[in-house]
Amino acid sequence: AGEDVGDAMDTIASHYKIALKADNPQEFKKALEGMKAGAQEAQKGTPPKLEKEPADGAKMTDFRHGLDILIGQINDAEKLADAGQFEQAKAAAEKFKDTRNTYHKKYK
Ligand code: HEM
Repeated sequence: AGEDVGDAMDTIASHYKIALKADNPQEFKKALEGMKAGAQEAQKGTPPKLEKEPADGAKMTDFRHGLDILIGQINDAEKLADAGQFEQAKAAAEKFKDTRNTYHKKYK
């Protein structure tokens, strides 16, 4: 029901590509905001693999939690960019892949 997780993932992915290539904090932060919006949209949806799971069951709860982890990592990277630590912010953004890979293994 609700949002299409695949569409939300495409939104996350297109902004992530821009974030990783960004050469200034403004462009980087704008892309992170786009990623965050995509993650919030994804949280409103149900992955095809979980369609038979109860909306508040353990798997759906863990799916949404995984997106909260990603949102937290995005916020941390934004804070680094705000603090003038752009290289560290970019390195932090590379680490989003760990979260992606962990949750894709489970639910993609
Ligand atoms: C940097 C982070 C991430 C990126 C770039 C990313 C990217 C993608 C892409 C490109 C797809 C294929 C979309 C399509 O079917 O058109 C996808 C699918 C999916 N992703 Fe992610 N993802 C990320 C993080 C996550 C996280 C944290 C979760 C769960 C907590 C997640 C759950 C899923 C699921 C369930 C699908 C399958 C959707 C479907 O088949 O409709 N992803 N992701």
